[in-house]
Formats: sequence, C-alpha cells, structure tokens
Amino acid sequence: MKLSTLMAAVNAGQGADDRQQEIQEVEITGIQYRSDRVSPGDLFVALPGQSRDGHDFVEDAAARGAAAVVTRKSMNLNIPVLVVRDARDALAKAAARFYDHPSEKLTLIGITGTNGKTTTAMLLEHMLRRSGLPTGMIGTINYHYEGKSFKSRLTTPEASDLQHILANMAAAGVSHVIMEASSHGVALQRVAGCRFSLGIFTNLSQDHLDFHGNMEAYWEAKKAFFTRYLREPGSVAVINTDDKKGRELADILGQKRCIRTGLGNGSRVYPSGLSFDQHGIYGRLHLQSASFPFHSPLAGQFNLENILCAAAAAEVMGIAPRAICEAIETFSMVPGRLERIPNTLDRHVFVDFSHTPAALKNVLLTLREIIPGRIICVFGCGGDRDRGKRPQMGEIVARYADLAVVTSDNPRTEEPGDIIVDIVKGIHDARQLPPLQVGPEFEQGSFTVEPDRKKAIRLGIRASHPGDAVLIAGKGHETYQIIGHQTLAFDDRLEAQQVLAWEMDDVADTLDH
Ligand SMILES: CC(=O)N[C@H]1[C@@H](OP(=O)(O)OP(=O)(O)OC[C@H]2O[C@@H](n3ccc(=O)[nH]c3=O)[C@H](O)[C@@H]2O)O[C@H](CO)[C@@H](O)[C@@H]1O[C@H](C)C(=O)N[C@@H](C)C(=O)N[C@H](CCC(=O)O)C(=O)O
Ligand SMILES: Nc1ncnc2c1ncn2[C@@H]1O[C@H](COP(=O)(O)OP(=O)(O)OP(=O)(O)O)[C@@H](O)[C@H]1O
Ligand SMILES: N[C@H](CCC[C@H](N)C(=O)O)C(=O)O
Ligand SMILES: [Mg+2]
Repeated sequence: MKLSTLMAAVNAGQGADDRQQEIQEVEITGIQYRSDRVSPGDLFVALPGQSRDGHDFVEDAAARGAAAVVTRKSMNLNIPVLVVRDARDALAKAAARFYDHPSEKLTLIGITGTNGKTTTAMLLEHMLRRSGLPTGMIGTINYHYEGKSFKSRLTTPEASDLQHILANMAAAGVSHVIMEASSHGVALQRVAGCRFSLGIFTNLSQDHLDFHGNMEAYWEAKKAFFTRYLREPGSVAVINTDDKKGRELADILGQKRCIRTGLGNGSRVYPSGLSFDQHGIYGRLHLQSASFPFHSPLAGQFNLENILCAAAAAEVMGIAPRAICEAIETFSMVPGRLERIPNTLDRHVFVDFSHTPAALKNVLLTLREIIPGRIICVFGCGGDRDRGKRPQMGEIVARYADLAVVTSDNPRTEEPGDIIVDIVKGIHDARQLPPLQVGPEFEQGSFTVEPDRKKAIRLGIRASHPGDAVLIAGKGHETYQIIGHQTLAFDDRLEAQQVLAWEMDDVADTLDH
C-alpha cells in the first residue's frame, strides 16, 4: 500500500515533512510499533510508553529497513517522517486502513468491566457457535477462530496486532468476533479503528490503579468504550445494571441504546425462581422475546450476572431463546475459573483467576454457600501492579475464608516479601472488624506465609480435611510465574494435581498396610 494512502488515513491536517514526492512513491508492506520487529518496507509508529519512548527506537527501526516512520516530533532521517499529534490514534487508523477495515466486515462485540469479561465472552461464543455462526474470540486466555489458537500476550492486543488478527479472521470466513476490551485497551486506543456492533458492561470495582491513577480515571476508560467506540447507528449496549456503575452507564446511554440485565427493576433480561447449589444455578430466564427454565453448571451469583449479559447479547445477535438456554446448560467451565481439580479424597480443590478484591470476595462467598466444610485460601498479589488491592485482598480472605496461606502470585520485579507484607496488613486490619454472619471469625494464627507458591499449594491442600474447599486464587489459567524478569513454567492446576496424587498415594499405602 502507498504511504500516501496511509498518510491520509492517519489524519489529514497533521503535518508531514516536505518530501511529498517521495511519500507518493513509497510502498508500505507492514506496520510495526516495536522496532525490533521491523522488516524492510514496514511503517514504524513511535508510541509514547510507560517506561520508554518509541522515538528512541526510530533509528533502530530505520536501520532495520523501515520505509517510513510516524512520530510526534520532526526528526532528521533519510526516510519519510510523518509527524502526528497522537501516535496511538495514528497507529490504529493506519492499521485499520492497511488491513482494509476488517471490523466493518465482521460483527464485532466488545466486552468491558473489571471482572467477568473472559467468562461472558466464552459463554457468548458458545451460544453463537452452537447456532452455527463462525465465531472468533480475542481475550485473556488466547485468540482463536476456526480451529486455530494463538497465545495472547495482552487481553486486548495493540492496535496493529488487533487489526491484523481481525483481518485474518475475516479472511477465514469468521462472521462474529467477541473481544475483551480492557481498560488499557481503551485508554491506550488499541481499539480505535474498530467498529463495534455491540458492547457489554459487566461491572466496575478496583483494579489497575497503578496505570489509571484513581478510580475516576479507570471508570472514564470503561465508559469511553461506550461513548467513544460504540457509536455506530444501530449499535447496542448490554449492561449489568445490578452493578452501581452499570446503572450510571445505562442512564448516560439512554433507553434506546441499551438493554439492562439483572435482578433489579427495569431489567429487560432477568431471572426468576433462582436457586444455587453444588451443581450450579437453576431458575427461569426471561429474555426480551420469551422465557425458559434454565440450569447452568456454573456456580454463584456473579456467574448469573455473566449469563444474563451473554444471553441478552446472543438474543440481539438473533439466536433463538431455546438455543440460548441449551447453550447455558452445556457450558460448564472456563479454564482457570473455579476450575475443579478432581480427586478421590473428598476435597473441593479449585483454581480460580480471582486477582481483584471483588472477584475474591464473590468466589469465597460462593464457596461458602455450596461447600459444607472449611474454606482454605492460597493466594498472593501481582507485583508491579495496583498495590492498593493487596491489603483489601488480605482483609477479604481474613473475613471470608477459614484458613489462608499467603504466598506469591507473579512478583515481577518486586521483592515477594514486600508484597506479602502489604497483604498481611489487610489481614491484621480485618481482625479489628466484628465477625460477619457469612463466615467464622478469623482466628489468631489461622493464616500462614509461604512465599514459594509450590510449597504454599502443598500446605493448603495438606491442611484440608474431607469436605473442605481449597481455593488457589489469582493465577487461574496462567501457565507461568513471572519472577524478576524471568517467566518460569508454573501452573496452579498441575501443582494441585501433583499434591493430590501424592496424598492419594499415601491413603492407598495406609490402606495396603
Ligand atoms: C502498561 C501497558 O499497557 N504497557 C504496554 C506498553 O508498554 P510500555 O508503555 O511500557 O512500553 P515501553 O517499554 O515504555 O516502550 C515504549 C515504546 O517503545 C517501543 N519499543 C520498545 C523497545 C524496543 O526495543 N523497541 C521499541 O520500539 C515499544 O513497542 C513501545 O511502543 O506498550 C507495549 C507495546 O506498545 C505493551 O506491550 C505494554 O503492555 C505490557 C506488556 C503489559 O503488561 N500490559 C498490561 C498491563 C495490559 O495491557 N493489561 C491489559 C489489561 C488486562 C485485563 O484487565 O484483563 C491487557 O489488555 O492485557
Ligand atoms: N461477573 C463477575 N463479577 C465478579 N467477579 C467475577 C465475575 N465473573 C468472574 N468473576 C471472578 O473473576 C475472575 C476472573 O474472571 P474473568 O476471567 O471472567 O474476568 P476478566 O474480566 O476477564 O478478568 P481479566 O481482566 O483479568 O481478564 C474469576 O475467576 C472469578 O473469580
Ligand atoms: N489482567 C490482569 C492479570 C493479573 C493476573 C495476576 N496473576 C497478576 O499477575 O497480577 C492484569 O493485567 O493485571
Ligand atoms: Mg479476561
């Protein structure tokens, strides 16, 4: 594609250098925002970063054969330099143009909210696929379509990667794409250049304040997905109005554009006659056009909210209500989300991706409802991420679990002990609180610290008795642990399986003797 075509796309009216003639002739064969990925013929877009500035890599990009660069300041190079005011916007628009606006060839659905995006996305995908719609997905666990699956480095990929993936999906005959739109993805304009047909809002609670600074800015990013990117005529927002911020968002968007879901008054998609047990959720699902009895193998009130969002969106996509109910019935698990580790020891061992205070609280309360025995929680908090979550998560585990093993999550470049100290502060604070009805008071000595996650999982499982639950929280589907700058193989599910296998062997040995 000619550079002049991309230049028009990135923003007419933003300055370019004076090599107009050359710009007309330059051919661009790819778009990159990382200099070390540049091949000859690529356009390199220099993005402002958290720790570094893409401008510092322009020369590297040129040396690797970049045909032109997009920057925010004029630079003296022997290739064309297009100067723009907003490099992220330029990256998104150039990529959308380069890949021929793939989102306009697809029905694109974006899901945002602090918790529940992956679960809602996978449930909705299941509903669409079962009805025969070729559906692709872009999210935390992976990106996949038509039997192909790719590792995801980011929940919402950088703009040029995103446009590339969407283009491949459209070329493979995919008709619908469901993607998680993270707050980073919105704030960093990774989703600019996409046309969304439908948006889903799950909920808002604390996360990512290391990046957004405060809850107001975080909320603004979530809101902006709907006010800035879901603007096409006919586009619809499905909003969980059981969430306070969901109600605020629905009021902002107005009746015409949104479908409210939840138990509250005014919901157009809602449940009735609910009951919850170890085998899931039962009730009647009221869609806009019909109502049906349903059973979901997923557990807990929070998953009910995910189900309502997915069902409302599927109905908008034209899926028949009966097919929606059948899909709910046959969707039993999202990897790493309350994933049960089977064993013959009568222990309820779960691996769950709860890494926010709200997620952890919901999961612990759900376990309290469905598990007869004690709840033992093995957990830590990520390093180089929102520190404010740590004491809150400590406090929640202290209040809602019976025993806790505080350990490391992904410490990244932080000292594991420092993260644990932040968590333990929350546990101590909780002891000042009056006991709650939902769980027993946290007893002196009923938590322990073991920074080595492998050992912590062993401790947690070994402390359990028949009938107890062990919740291994925070890392879910992750198959690695990031310590310092190293990414080491680690999977909570495999670790738990191993400990359980040893324990089962021990029981077998005892019975033999
Ligand atoms: C906070 C954040 O989002 N950071 C992203 C950001 O990194 P950064 O700002 O630190 O980049 P930098 O290292 O300062 O470099 C600045 C620029 O120089 C470029 N560069 C850098 C080195 C080099 O050799 N050559 C080069 O060109 C980089 O490509 C970058 O464009 O830009 C990089 C690419 O442009 C991203 O890879 C990186 O994501 C990091 C890996 C990350 O962990 N992001 C997480 C927090 C994230 O985005 N999470 C969300 C939320 C998940 C959820 O809630 O589910 C997600 O969507 O995944
Ligand atoms: N609707 C919900 N409300 C609160 N907590 C939830 C909800 N759905 C799931 N959770 C909890 O949050 C964890 C993460 O769920 P999920 O992966 O679906 O969310 P996500 O928004 O995609 O998270 P991330 O931003 O990390 O990708 C689950 O393991 C569960 O503990
Ligand atoms: N999407 C989340 C993942 C956190 C997972 C947790 N295991 C951690 O490392 O903090 C984030 O980017 O903050
Ligand atoms: Mg996710």
